[in-house]
Amino acid sequence: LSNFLEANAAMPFPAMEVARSPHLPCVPVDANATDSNSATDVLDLWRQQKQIPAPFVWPNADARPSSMLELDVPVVDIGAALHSAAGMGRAAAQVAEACASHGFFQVTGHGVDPALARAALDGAADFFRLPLATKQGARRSPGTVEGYASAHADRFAAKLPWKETLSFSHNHDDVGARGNSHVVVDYFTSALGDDFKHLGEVYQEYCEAMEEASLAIMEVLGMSLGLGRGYYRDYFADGSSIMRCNYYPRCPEPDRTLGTGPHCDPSALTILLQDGDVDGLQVLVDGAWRFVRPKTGELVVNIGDTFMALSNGRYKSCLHRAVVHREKERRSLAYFLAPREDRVVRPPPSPAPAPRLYPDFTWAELMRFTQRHYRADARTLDAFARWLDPPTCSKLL
Ligand SMILES: C=C1C[C@]23C[C@@]1(O)CC[C@H]2[C@]1(C)CCC[C@@](C)(C(=O)O)[C@H]1[C@@H]3C(=O)O
Ligand SMILES: O=C(O)CCC(=O)C(=O)O
Ligand SMILES: [Fe+2]
Repeated sequence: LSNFLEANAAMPFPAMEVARSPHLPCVPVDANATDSNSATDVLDLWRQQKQIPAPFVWPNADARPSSMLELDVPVVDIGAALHSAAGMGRAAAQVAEACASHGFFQVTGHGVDPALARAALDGAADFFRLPLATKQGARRSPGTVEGYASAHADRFAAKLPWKETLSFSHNHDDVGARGNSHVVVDYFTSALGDDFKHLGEVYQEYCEAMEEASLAIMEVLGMSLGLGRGYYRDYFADGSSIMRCNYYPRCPEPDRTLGTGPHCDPSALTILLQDGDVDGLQVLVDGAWRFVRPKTGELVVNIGDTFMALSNGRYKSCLHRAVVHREKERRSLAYFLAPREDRVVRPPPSPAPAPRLYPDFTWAELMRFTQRHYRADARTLDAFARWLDPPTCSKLL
């Protein structure tokens, strides 16, 4: 399939590009999917019936039902937590309750300048309006996470997400990033050219603000698990994080597709900034998909698989997705905090000998698994554990 939505730019919504390249060497789970729709058939179907192309149609179980229910998430004041014992006590209790159940909470007092958040969201809007050729100049290389992607059509043959993404690394060392790191600026100028230096500077500053907010949240998580403020702050101080800009175009059949399919984040912690008042994020709680609606000035935080393993399953990495709309496009910025690539992910020694739920692993191994072998979904960590240490017949007998 190639550029078939671009060929319909006249349609009443912004075109979205799908440029297909050969499958990755280690073909992901869609290996058995066949690209049966020729571009011509799909084009005709699209023109006549304005039906979204088959590769974008998701099974009912994934795409429906959508409720108008809202998830009641606690609003944690990170600023108060860092500046008073009482504030820390309250914040630790709030995150303990949220993370032991659905793993989602909102944060205020995070210190991120609203003007910087606005600049990062506007920068994403500007980037995704660029001509396809410019965006493709930064396209994601197979097996890596950095770069521009459209519907992941270069990776998957079915259940394509109705989104474009731009992802880049923010590896932060532990000597304090503010002002002396330029890893993000360098990515933008090398991948897109010197004209994008300013955009790179905006995201460099945004990523550093996200890093500081995530380490502050780690202090609260450490206290909530009785490990002290420094335990996880030190563990993630030299982390290798990923920034991802999501763009969800308007869609003529929003109930038949998804912006991002049901999944648990493989990373440790996600900080999500949603643009404006366009809902999209839903979390599966008590059998229903519940919105976590954007609230001005608040960031949405969720635990990922790597933190669930670090806590030996005490804190939950939960299933969530992003729905799309007929009349509204949507943008979100996701900052995925991850450990340094070679750091071993292992829960702290516990007084009560508890059975280990997951094997030791490194973030490098989990990243490689999701980028080359497995499409992250609801069971990534279990599939990863089997991939790391496949049960042999002798063990099963
Ligand atoms: C480690 C990662 C893989 C994905 C990006 C991320 O950094 C964290 C979230 C993951 C993802 C968004 C989960 C849903 C499926 C996915 C393929 C996507 O829709 O983008 C995942 C990302 C990926 O690029 O593999
Ligand atoms: O865009 C959203 O609201 C959620 C995106 C998400 O879950 C992700 O990129 O991992
Ligand atoms: Fe996610």
